[in-house]
Amino acid sequence: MVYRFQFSPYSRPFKQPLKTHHGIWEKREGIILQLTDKQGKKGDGEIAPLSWFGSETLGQALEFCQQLPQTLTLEDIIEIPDNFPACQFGFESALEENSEFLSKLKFSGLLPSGNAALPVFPTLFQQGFRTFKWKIAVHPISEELQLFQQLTELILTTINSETDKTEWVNLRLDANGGLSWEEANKWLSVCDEIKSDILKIEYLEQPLSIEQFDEMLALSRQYLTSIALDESVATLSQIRDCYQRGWRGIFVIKPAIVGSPRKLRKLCRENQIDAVFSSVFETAVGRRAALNLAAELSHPKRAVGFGVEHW
Ligand SMILES: O=C(O)CCC(=O)C1=CC=C[C@@H](O)[C@@H]1C(=O)O
Ligand SMILES: [Mg+2]
Repeated sequence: MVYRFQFSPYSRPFKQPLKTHHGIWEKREGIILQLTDKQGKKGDGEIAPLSWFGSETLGQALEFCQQLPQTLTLEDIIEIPDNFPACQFGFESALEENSEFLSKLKFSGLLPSGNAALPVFPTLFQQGFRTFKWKIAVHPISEELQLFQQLTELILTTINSETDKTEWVNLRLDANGGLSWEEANKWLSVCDEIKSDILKIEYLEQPLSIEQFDEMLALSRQYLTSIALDESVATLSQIRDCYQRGWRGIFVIKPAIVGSPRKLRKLCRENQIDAVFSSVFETAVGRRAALNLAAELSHPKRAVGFGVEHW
């Protein structure tokens, strides 16, 4: 099979800059590509790098696209090297159809860091979200622990004011690797103290840095609150490595930067991966392909982190 290949870079500012421990992220830049087969059938794909998570940079992806011929074979696509995971995703997903399971997905709403989370929570709750993620390790821990108390009280009040008493909320905390050993222990013991059957702290995401895998494995065995790896498992080789080193907790999988969808399916088929699929704030092109994989590979209890549009 031979495909005509076209591509164009894009740059789109977020409605609100995203503040995390990595810093302030103001716009999403990427590449939209199109593959057209001999019958004229077109497939769109998106290359959405996240270099601070370990993918190739946008510049490297652009250079990769520029050095390609205008007609590609299936082999050219399958042979995209593993150090170009965002390109692997973009090209392969351009050849994939939509999944029929998309409608079964539940979505997680992203709460902004700091006290901005408090006014946003009720709006997202009213929109129907029941899983939320809040960014921590952005402000001093004393401030965030105090805010956490306010946020959990607001969540419980909101649920209890609902007529339908079967309501519940899952809350995820994402530190982006920004906590110290002491702070991670403090957060996990505070989370373990939450004894509620309507509010569950689903997990603490990437409490420590990628280099502190052994420490996170120890924490995962010490506390009731689950731990999810994100930056530590950003690419297929990192997922394999953490799995082989004994991680059986949650894997946050960002399809757009993890690499080849074909290889991801194989990995999830061959191993018991408790996956939470997560956005890299890609456009609708990459989102479609990423949600297809989420619908196919994630456990129905795990809401996908694609809830809030950032444009
Ligand atoms: O996973 C989600 O709920 C939304 C996506 C999300 O939180 C992120 C996307 C991209 C980079 C990060 O800042 C952040 C994350 O760490 O998971
Ligand atoms: Mg994360």
